[in-house]
Amino acid sequence: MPEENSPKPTFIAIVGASASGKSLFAQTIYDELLPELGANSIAIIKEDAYYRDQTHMPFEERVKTNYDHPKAFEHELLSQHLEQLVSSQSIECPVYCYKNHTRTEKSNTIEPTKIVLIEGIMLLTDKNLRDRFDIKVYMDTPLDICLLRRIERDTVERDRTIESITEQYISTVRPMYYQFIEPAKIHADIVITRGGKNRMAIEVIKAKIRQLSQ
Ligand SMILES: Nc1ncnc2c1ncn2[C@@H]1O[C@H](COP(=O)(O)OP(=O)(O)O)[C@@H](O)[C@H]1O
Ligand SMILES: Nc1ccn([C@@H]2O[C@H](COP(=O)(O)O)[C@@H](O)[C@H]2O)c(=O)n1
Repeated sequence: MPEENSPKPTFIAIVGASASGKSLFAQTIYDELLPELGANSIAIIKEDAYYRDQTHMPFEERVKTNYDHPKAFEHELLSQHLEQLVSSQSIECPVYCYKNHTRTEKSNTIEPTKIVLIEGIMLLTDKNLRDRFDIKVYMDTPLDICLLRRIERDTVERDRTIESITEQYISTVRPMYYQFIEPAKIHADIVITRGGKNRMAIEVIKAKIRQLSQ
């Protein structure tokens, strides 16, 4: 049941190139604030969870999708879910599988909280979505560093070969970064250098969240 008179949640978007440190940054803030604020106060949503469902397509077709284009995401569903949180309703957040390139049958229930961290590459490209965010943070990590981190992460965590990472990087990841992600930096309120371990940046965002949580 929606709770009446609960204040609108603060939506904090964390954007930037793939492997720029968005997840690490968001997760670090979440993990460090959770004991202080409690699970009813802070939540994380990943834009990647909203990659379109492709279970109807054969695997050989799924690998060909351009995952670095805004249209690869079901932003309408993400936007609807943010609206539900504003209305104090819980959401069923999809669970995505990078190995199979589609959603799983599972979902995660996310309850309404005062603070919601939302992280992903294309969050600022869609005006409807962008306008929902109260604070917009851009991770400005050099692209060569992102590539090195992506190679390490995707071989270990996403079941990718060096060949597939290289091919995808040249055909879509790098050109789409210049077409969509980097130009959206203009919409950011805060630009963060050095990736997900920038301690001062983590502390500044935590301090702002503490203030908003009072
Ligand atoms: N400042 C940093 N120093 C070292 N490793 C980092 C740093 N920031 C991120 N990483 C690592 O780089 C990889 C990509 O970071 P991740 O947070 O998954 O990026 P994104 O969510 O932007 O794709 C992860 O393995 C993460 O642990
Ligand atoms: N099936 C998929 C779906 C997405 N990707 C890549 O993920 C990147 C976005 O996620 P980050 O955690 O790295 O921000 C994006 O660059 C896609 O290329 C994929 O490889 N396969």
